[in-house]
Amino acid sequence: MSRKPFIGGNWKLNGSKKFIAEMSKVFNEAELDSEKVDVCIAPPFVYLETLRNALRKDWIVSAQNCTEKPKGAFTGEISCGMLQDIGIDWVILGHSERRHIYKESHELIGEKTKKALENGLSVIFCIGETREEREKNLTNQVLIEQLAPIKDIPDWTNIVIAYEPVWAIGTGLVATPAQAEEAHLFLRQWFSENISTDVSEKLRIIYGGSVKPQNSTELIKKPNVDGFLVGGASLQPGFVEIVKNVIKNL
Ligand SMILES: O=C(CO)COP(=O)(O)O
Repeated sequence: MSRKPFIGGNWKLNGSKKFIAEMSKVFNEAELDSEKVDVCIAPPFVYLETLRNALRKDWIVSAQNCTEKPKGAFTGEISCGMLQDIGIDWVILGHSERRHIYKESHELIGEKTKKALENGLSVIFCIGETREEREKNLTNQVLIEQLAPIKDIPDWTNIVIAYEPVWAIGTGLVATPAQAEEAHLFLRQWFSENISTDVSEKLRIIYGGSVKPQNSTELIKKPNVDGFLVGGASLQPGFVEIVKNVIKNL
């Protein structure tokens, strides 16, 4: 595989200063060839700097969200510029929990993504269908609808696509390697037909949804699965095993 694997740990609403100290120790002591993969941890906003200072420098630290607004009267929001000001240059956007719990629309997520990229941030852009949508055979249509607002992005270098079927998130119901590959292949073809073959070949499409050390090897063996966005298992020392399993399969 010519694409460099990307393995992200999305801590969601979890963590504390104590937890960061403990996990950083585990992560920092892990012997792995980080040149071969991009590894990223996304803690809650208030811990970005604490984690950045504690974590090995060959791993990325990412935010879990940001606003498209540059500044002003937007209580509770965090701007792209603020992230960069504290040395953070990656952000997760469009996570299904933002889409479904906080009702962020496709358009808003598209706007945030464009602003983040314009401001020099790199983006992990999440898409994925609900169980109901899958059962109605709407998976591909939903993915296209979620991608539509970012179709006119001029440069795809700084974006990673995370395919996260909602029914597999936090449920223990992992997509089978075949189901993941089917969706990733569909996405790659969509990029080839709608953006360019060059973008399609270079773009990293990672899988998220109940990834664990035990299922990571079979998933990463699939040719169009370029890594993972891990939730629950990134809060465990076993996250290192997932990274190692990816490296072993290079
Ligand atoms: O939402 C996810 C990562 O962003 C996946 O979460 P789980 O790995 O806990 O299913």
